[in-house]
Amino acid sequence: MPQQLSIHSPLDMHLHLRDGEMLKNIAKASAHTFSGAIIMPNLVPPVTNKEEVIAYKSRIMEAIGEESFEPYMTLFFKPSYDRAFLESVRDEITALKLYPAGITTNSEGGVSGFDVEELRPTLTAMSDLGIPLCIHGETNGFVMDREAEFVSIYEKLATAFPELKIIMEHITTKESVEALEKHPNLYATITLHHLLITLDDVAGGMLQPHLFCKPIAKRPHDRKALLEVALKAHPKVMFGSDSAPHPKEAKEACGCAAGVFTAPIALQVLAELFEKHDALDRLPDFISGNAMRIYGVTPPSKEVVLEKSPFVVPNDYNGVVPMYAGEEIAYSIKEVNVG
Ligand SMILES: NC(=O)N[C@@H](CC(=O)O)C(=O)O
Ligand SMILES: [Zn+2]
Ligand SMILES: [Zn+2]
Repeated sequence: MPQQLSIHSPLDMHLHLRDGEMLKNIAKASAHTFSGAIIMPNLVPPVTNKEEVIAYKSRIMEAIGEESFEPYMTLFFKPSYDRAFLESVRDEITALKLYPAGITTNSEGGVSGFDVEELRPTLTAMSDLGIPLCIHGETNGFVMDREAEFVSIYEKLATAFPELKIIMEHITTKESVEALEKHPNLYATITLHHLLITLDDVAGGMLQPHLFCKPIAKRPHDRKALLEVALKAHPKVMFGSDSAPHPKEAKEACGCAAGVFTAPIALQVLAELFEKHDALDRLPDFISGNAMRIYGVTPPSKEVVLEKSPFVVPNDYNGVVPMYAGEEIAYSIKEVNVG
């Protein structure tokens, strides 16, 4: 019998489920194998009020059908949100997501400055209400330096709002890993693809549009720093796939959309990666335990049984090309037990 491995209540703390047809086409790729996920609000237009959060959540619930899966909703951060507004929406959301204006897919309405005094009313209210702040941390500098340049902004905010939980989303650099150690209220999500690839895999040979994402994959020493904290399930890091589906035509295009679609293969490939590094005992914390503790969430109970038998990744899922399309991965999903 092939070797088996059970994963309990996996969580994806950074996920794009989109809307409309795309939502219907891809939601189950996450909802089948994950117990819950932090749902990104960068729809067009972004999710910015209580009615929209509630309506978006119900469209997600419809799209996942019978699957047992908790969508942890977020709002698109605006510096205009006041305490009364945040109090009114508190029970519907798990976090707010801040995007610097124009830095990534559908972020045009994001924040254009990081002046602490301008942000103080909103961030103080969030801090008091215990609402975590997730940030896509990139400046508009040179593409390889954007995240490292943003670290001083992370640190400024972490110092000014010491009780605010700040999650550095999809970190890709050694500098971000180092910042984790300096501020008790800084946390991070790490994607699967940034643990596996560097810029070489994206653009070192023929251009690989399906590996193009924001932040762009960085250097080998950055990947090494990420791997070190992920493989030991450092208590301040969580898995967040940043699975970000775009239609095949939008990726295989002149002007390729940023985002890697990993939802259908994330668990299997994480298992393969942790096994390769003899770290399977740390996988439960990386993929579930740390997130439960950091966010204080209790997801629906689910057991995903993986089997070590090769699986050829489909070329597309309803018109979206996944990472490793057409390639063989070591693990396949044997069964999912709910409850
Ligand atoms: N990561 C990406 O490259 N793209 C994401 C947005 C984001 O998370 O920055 C998307 O929504 O497509
Ligand atoms: Zn982002
Ligand atoms: Zn994202």
